Amino acid sequence: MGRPKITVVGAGNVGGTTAQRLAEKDRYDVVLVDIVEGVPQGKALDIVQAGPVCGYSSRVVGTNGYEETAGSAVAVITSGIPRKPGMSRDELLATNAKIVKSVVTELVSRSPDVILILVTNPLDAMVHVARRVSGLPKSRILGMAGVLDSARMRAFIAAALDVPGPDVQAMVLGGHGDTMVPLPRYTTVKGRPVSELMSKDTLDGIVKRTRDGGAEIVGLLKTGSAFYAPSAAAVDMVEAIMRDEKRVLPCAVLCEGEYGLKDVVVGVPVKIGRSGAEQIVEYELTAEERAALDVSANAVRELCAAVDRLTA
Ligand SMILES: NC(=O)c1ccc[n+]([C@@H]2O[C@H](COP(=O)([O-])OP(=O)(O)OC[C@H]3O[C@@H](n4cnc5c(N)ncnc54)[C@H](O)[C@@H]3O)[C@@H](O)[C@H]2O)c1
Ligand SMILES: O=C(O)C[C@H](O)C(=O)O
Repeated sequence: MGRPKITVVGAGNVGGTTAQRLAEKDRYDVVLVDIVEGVPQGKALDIVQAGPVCGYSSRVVGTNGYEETAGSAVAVITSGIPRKPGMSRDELLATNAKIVKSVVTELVSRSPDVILILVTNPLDAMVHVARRVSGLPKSRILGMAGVLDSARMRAFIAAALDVPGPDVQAMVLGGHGDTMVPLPRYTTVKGRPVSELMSKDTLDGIVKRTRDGGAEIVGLLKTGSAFYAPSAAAVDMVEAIMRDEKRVLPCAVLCEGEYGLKDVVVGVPVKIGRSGAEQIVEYELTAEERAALDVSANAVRELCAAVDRLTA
């Protein structure tokens, strides 16, 4: 029996790096899809040629069609335009909704058991579009954002305290935008609450920098957005699924009453295993944290209503 197949759609910055990171795991066959002729084929060949040096023998195929994607266990969707300096993620809505709609239709028709991980922005609205067009159960449609936003918070805290990044645990909930909800109360360094280790002012600064983390990198790169940490976060989700890890990760999924939120896709802690989003885990929130999550969910609702009008 061959290795499980993971498809990555979009062979740009995030997609190409995701395919590379997946190949380096040496556990999967990887299919890389893009509309631009030659790019997925060239990147796939390049990744395969790194194998003898890096010690992996993953099969990586680049293609402009979907035949090779048949039977995918997981598909990571990164196809779509990134923002430029001065833009919000929401401005990508109309263009990327069309792309995600067509990509999801192509994927699901050939891989009915697939688990989708959306990366394309605006993230929560793209999960909503994928849900609408795919007809897949909500457990098999996840959005990647919380793992990235939490990783940023963890990296900023690690730098401020001069501790290893992996020692820091953090949880960022809500939509992947200006209203995201970093939770300092659930942030620890080797089990110690972060509030015991730094001043409130320093922590407030880190919360703000986390919220602005994507824009900070867009401002520096000028021609696109972050991709090293986003691809690492997407692959972390793939691994949690494929290895049936049952880890709790912040992911964008449909809430149906959890956290008092009804019929809205938003970032919440989710137990991830081989069936996908196996359970939304309800952390106890203060009134203030819950209110912030409500504000964020409402912002997502507005965007989803807009995308429904655009793609009706
Ligand atoms: N969720 C997150 O946290 C997060 C993080 C980083 C980037 N993103 C988003 O991911 C998306 C991709 O970012 P990037 O930096 O890789 O952009 P990029 O421009 O480098 O790559 C996008 C790729 O998608 C391809 N594409 C466009 N339409 C397609 C279609 N119909 N089928 C297949 N491929 C298609 C393009 O040809 C391009 O190669 C953007 O929307 C960006 O905002 C989200
Ligand atoms: O900021 C962006 O537009 C890309 C991504 O959502 C990120 O947070 O890096």
